[in-house]
Amino acid sequence: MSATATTPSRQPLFSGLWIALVTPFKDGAVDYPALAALTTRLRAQGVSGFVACGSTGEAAALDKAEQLQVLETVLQAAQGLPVVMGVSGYHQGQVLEQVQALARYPVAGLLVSAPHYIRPSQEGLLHWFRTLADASAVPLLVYDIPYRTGATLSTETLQALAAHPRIQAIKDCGGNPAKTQALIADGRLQVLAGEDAQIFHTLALGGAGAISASAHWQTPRFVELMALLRAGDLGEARRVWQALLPWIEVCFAEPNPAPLKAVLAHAGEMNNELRAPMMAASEALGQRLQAQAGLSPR
Ligand SMILES: O=C(O)C1=N[C@H](C(=O)O)C[C@H](O)C1
Repeated sequence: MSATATTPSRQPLFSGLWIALVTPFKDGAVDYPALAALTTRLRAQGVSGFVACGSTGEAAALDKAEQLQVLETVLQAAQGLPVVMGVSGYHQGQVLEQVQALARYPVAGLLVSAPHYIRPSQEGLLHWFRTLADASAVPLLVYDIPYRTGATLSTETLQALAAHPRIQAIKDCGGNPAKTQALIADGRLQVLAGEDAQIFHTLALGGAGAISASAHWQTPRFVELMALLRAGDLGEARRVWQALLPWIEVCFAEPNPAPLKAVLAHAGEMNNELRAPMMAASEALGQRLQAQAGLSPR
């Protein structure tokens, strides 16, 4: 299909607070009941939607069957809240197959990163995202995360991608405030903060929302922050943000999602397990995490 075929409308589909869900493990296998319970808890706490199989979900360590079962579990527990599915890789044929296979799931969108490792030109990146958007049944969110993929999307490339009717949002981990601001001013892509430490700034600049890992915990405060920013109450929003910052900082003091999983395990929501080569958080960090999470030591 070309960019002229049937198109979804440009609704602000992806606004608000989205949780990039962790994938719980138990004795090496995916713990689907824990994932369902986590999704149910977060839904009740007022989040806007979920991302399954993002970086926080350790998607790179899940096989395709596990990824689909994770998605099914989240869709079921989300009970109508929108769910976005993460898609990544660097073999275009295989990623295309994945996009086509996802057409039978009621997902709100696909979160697609640039192909990692191979570092294509801007023209190659345009080709990658347009090809996948042409093949997709649902909107694409561009996952701009150069420090993980090795590929930097320029502002011009992102603006060119915004002309595709299925490319509707960006998860912005680009680390370039000028690019963030230009995309918000352009207005065609919904800009979501993809770095937790950038949530306040992105929303204050006029961004649509955030895809967050640290909001697994202290969720109501993140929800409150978003509401205050949406209402333009900067003074109160600043107060809530200042209180959240030490928590956000400790969540990324070791590779994500290890710190988060340590807290969720301490709270009894899952095992403190990651798939190698990701490692559980260190004991020293564990104590800082418990203090920031307001959990008493065991
Ligand atoms: O999985 C995600 O989506 C997120 N990933 C970022 C990361 O790369 O670690 C962090 C962000 O909070 C959400």
